[in-house]
Amino acid sequence: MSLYHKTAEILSASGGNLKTRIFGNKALPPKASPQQVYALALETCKWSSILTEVIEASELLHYERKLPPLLSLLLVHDFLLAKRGIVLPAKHGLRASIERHKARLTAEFTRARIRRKAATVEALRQQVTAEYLGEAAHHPRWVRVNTLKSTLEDQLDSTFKDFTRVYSIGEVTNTNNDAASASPGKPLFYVDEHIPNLLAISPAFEITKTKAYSSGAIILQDKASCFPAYLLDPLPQDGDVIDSCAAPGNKTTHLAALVQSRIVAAVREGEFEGAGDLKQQQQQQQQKIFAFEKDKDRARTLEKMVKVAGAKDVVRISLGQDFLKVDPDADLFKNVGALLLDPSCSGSGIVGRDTMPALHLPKYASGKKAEPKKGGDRNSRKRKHPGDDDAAAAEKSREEEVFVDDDGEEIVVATAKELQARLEALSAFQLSLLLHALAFPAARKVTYSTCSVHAAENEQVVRAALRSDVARRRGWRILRRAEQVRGMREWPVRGLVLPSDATSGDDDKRGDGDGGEDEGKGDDEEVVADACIRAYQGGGRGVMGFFVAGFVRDV
Ligand SMILES: C[S@@+](CC[C@H](N)C(=O)[O-])C[C@H]1O[C@@H](n2cnc3c(N)ncnc32)[C@H](O)[C@@H]1O
Repeated sequence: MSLYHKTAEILSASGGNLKTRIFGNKALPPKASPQQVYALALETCKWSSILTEVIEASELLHYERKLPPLLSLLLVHDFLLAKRGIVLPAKHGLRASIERHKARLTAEFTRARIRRKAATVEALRQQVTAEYLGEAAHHPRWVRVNTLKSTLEDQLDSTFKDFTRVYSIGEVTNTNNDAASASPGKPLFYVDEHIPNLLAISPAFEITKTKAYSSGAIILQDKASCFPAYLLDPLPQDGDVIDSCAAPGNKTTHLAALVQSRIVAAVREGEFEGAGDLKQQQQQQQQKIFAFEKDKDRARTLEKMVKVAGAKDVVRISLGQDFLKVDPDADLFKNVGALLLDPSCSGSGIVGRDTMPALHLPKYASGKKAEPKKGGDRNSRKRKHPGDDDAAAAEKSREEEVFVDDDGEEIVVATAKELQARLEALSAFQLSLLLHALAFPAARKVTYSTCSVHAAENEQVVRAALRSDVARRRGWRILRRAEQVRGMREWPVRGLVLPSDATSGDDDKRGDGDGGEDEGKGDDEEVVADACIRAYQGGGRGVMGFFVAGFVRDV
């Protein structure tokens, strides 16, 4: 099966997003890499409204009656826009069916470009990208420099050397600011003030095409998703670390980078005894990260990510292992002092960059629509979540609730009853995992996080965990704001203060203080709320919706 037939099949499938359809697909044609299929599918979707116009105006499907519309779209994409052209032998029937109409297709493409007032194909490409990003165009691309492979300084001098630096997050996505006007067309970057080694860059820049990305020197990870590993702050004296729900591995690799950097720092400062060079000492002091992932396919993705990130020596992956079935008292885990728990959740805080892009198809010559439109139209989705500035208004305008599962699949919840039932099931599952994490005998630190904005999955789980037998018996308490690492202490958006009998707290008071010395000394509810860290999409901080809280034991 050719690259084009396979890509057409992927685009015609139902369910999931492009990534899950392609990277979870074991039946790709022998010569096509998943990346090649992904790039062709995504680029064709992005260009599909223009290509449809070109195909219809040139009457291609009238002359080539056997050519299915979707296949015509993919072939015309490569013919007009791919540097390598159509990747089929010169005499191949499919290739010939397009190249026979070279003059007409090229002329119609030029007309389509001029109609859009784009002086060059490159200018048209920028329009297409901005249109495709839609809502996400107002969300920066967050780039974590992977310190296992590189440094922030090296990346600023290489991958980002042609970028212009800006000094506030708002400027990265605003093309009307001074920096953007001073160097038009140049991408922008901002060095984050809370998370070390993190940058925000212009969303339209094609970062996935850089060497730094393919070599694992940089990792694309939303700022808020960097909170858990940073808050856990695994130090050499904490011993081994567990990432209990690890795939695809963003937080595992972040943990590995933090562990490694702290060991290097401790060895340099002579905190460890004994002879030997730095490398030898590092190995002797090596902390292990045990990464568990229940889903075997996702565990394979985790494996790849750990390898690319250069974290293989530190991370031990348990493929397909249910964390709930891991025995906390097993000898292997006797030195586990810190656990990161980031379980499946409603995904209600996710920014829709990976959702299925809209696909426009050319009509048959008869004027009938060729095939049903596949994939969602991202602009028509009524997906709204509270922003920092006006949670109540945002909440009122939320017309339907969208859950995003671990594979990016969207589930629309239409009724309040259904929403409550789903949230209750999720929070019971999340609490059981959290209580299991609290049971590890040597554990002193645990972080609990979700990419959900619902209190039922967040503050309520934290409260229930603090009230649990295992927490009381073993002396677990919340990691107060004043005790948190600097960036997390200073992050202004805090947890919700819920009534003590709350069953659903989304409408409750939102914390948004400035992290002064005395915070965290109020009554218990306020201390817990202030210790919890939240993030909301749309509040001008450029982050996704997120929640994280830390637990500690003083023994
Ligand atoms: C939100 S995702 C984790 C994302 C990951 N921490 C990252 O930052 O890349 C949740 C993951 O937990 C896995 N999972 C769910 N229940 C689990 C369990 N009982 N044991 C281990 N993994 C589990 C899911 O398959 C999914 O891959």
